[in-house]
Amino acid sequence: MVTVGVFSERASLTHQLGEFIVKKQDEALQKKSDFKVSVSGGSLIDALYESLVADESLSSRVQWSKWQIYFSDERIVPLTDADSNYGAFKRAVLDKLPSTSQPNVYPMDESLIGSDAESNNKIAAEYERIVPQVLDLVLLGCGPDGHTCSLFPGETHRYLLNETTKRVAWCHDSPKPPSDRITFTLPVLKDAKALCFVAEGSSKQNIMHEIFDLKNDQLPTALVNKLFGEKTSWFVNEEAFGKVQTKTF
Ligand SMILES: O=C1O[C@H](COP(=O)(O)O)[C@@H](O)[C@H](O)[C@H]1O
Repeated sequence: MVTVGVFSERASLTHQLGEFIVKKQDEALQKKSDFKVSVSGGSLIDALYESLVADESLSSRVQWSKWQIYFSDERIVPLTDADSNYGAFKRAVLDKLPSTSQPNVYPMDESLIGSDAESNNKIAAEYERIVPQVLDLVLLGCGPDGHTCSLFPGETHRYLLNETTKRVAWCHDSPKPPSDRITFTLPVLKDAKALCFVAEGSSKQNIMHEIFDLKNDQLPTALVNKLFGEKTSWFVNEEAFGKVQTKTF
């Protein structure tokens, strides 16, 4: 069963999200010397800034120097590009941290960017080499079409959901620009200790209804709930959850 927290106030959502992440950090650090986490792009990044940097009751408990940060998906663009997930996370979070308290961050190797399938596959393969087998926490977003990471719904992108060997794959012809991306595949989510989605805003209302009421497992997000529900948590706001009827997740 999936765990869902529905919040009316943004500050409550980001605070509880931060509490959740810090709890996962502390659990990891009780057993080993680092916290391995992956971050997605999009609206999640601003929520992470609010939770882990701006919220002073939490920021002092974040042990950044013990974090190893990966990216659940990345757009194949230079890391300084406005579309880069790493770039967005750097501007919103990393640049706000003191130089003495920086995490270890593992972005895509931008030196491999080319303009053909071979270079895109190589970027994915090289990223796969550095992603650990087991992440302590995978932070995820949910697009209005039900995508997560760069796992998109529909036949054109079925090859990504069907992938069982490659742990990081090239997503081509993304319906949301930029067209070329790399993405974790389901095996990475399967091996992770915990998965956490954040979804806010009215643009997510219809898809929340499809995921939670209709349980349409053609949608990558609903499929993640179905396959890995026991370790999956959602932080949503009332606007996004406005059309959801069910109380059993
Ligand atoms: O393109 C992407 O979109 C999803 C969802 O973003 P959101 O802004 O609708 O929350 C994001 O999770 C993913 O990392 C990103 O590459």
